[in-house]
Amino acid sequence: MHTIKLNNGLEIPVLGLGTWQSKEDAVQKAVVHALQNGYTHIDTAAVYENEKEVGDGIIESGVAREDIFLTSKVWNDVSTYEGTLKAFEDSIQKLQTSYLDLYLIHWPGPYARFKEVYRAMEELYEQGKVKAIGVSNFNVHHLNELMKDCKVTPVVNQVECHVKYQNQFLNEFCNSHNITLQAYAPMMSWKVGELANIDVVSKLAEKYGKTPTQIALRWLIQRDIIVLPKSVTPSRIEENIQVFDFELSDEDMAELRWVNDGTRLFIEPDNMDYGFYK
Ligand SMILES: NC(=O)C1=CN([C@@H]2O[C@H](COP(=O)(O)OP(=O)(O)OC[C@H]3O[C@@H](n4cnc5c(N)ncnc54)[C@H](OP(=O)(O)O)[C@@H]3O)[C@@H](O)[C@H]2O)C=CC1
Ligand SMILES: O=C1CO[C@H](CO)[C@@H](O)[C@@H]1O
Repeated sequence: MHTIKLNNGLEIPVLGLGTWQSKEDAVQKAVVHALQNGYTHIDTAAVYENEKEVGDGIIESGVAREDIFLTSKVWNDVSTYEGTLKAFEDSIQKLQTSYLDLYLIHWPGPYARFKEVYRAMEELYEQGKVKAIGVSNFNVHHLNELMKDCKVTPVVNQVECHVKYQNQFLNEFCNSHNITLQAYAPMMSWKVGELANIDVVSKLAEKYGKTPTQIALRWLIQRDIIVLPKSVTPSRIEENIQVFDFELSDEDMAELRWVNDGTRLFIEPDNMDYGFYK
């Protein structure tokens, strides 16, 4: 699997299995199938309520833990230092592992909240319980505020990113600070079917003998963005990793740039309802 070097030197596989809305038996089977078919990277979160089954799948796959890059995230109801340490212990217990490769703040919330949570994550990093720490759904102003006084620069920012919502400005900002972008919803999530209706995407699928989803994933990978395609369907899990045997030309990369129309599927982080903080 191709990797990207994060700002702390850790190598991250450029493609990982997404697991949002993957539940119970299905997610366990998906994790086994993925790990036995070349995936080395799994993305989960406390709020997905599947960490136990993801952990079961990792064990059932027979793949050694140290050969897997495993990410989880602290959810929005955690806002204290102690609460973050406890959330981490809950996650690794469910995942049946002693460490995480990457631990993320799932959504920012108010400045004071994410700074407190991040301070605990820095502690986990210093103790070696997580190999890297990062953020998700952070806008530029959140990153600027965090970087004013954090000790450890976040390695990634995991955000919505796909052909119709390319997030170019945030990507450039992150690149300029050596923060790697991770694309969630890389195949447009519940609107995955629309990819085939985008003329440029379907034209390139035909040209390269690939599927629209493979074009969408390859386009992100060639921009050095990490992709997290989710599937619980064995054939699609296999299809989504078949993106390393072709290369989009510069002209085709540029043409895809124009597909961007700002269609956002997930809520804008500043509009998230954080009212349920404990
Ligand atoms: N940090 C954050 O706030 C967020 C993080 N994420 C992470 O990113 C991951 C990916 O995002 P997600 O929203 O799941 O969306 P994706 O873009 O990965 O799309 C997933 C959807 O596409 C379908 N699908 C998968 N492969 C194919 C294929 N080859 N052809 C046709 N359909 C396909 C899946 O169906 P099926 O499973 O039935 O095959 C599912 O319905 C998440 O799973 C999660 O890990 C996601 C959202 C927010
Ligand atoms: O990762 C994600 C998917 O699930 C959550 C909701 O349950 C989202 O808020 C989040 O961004």
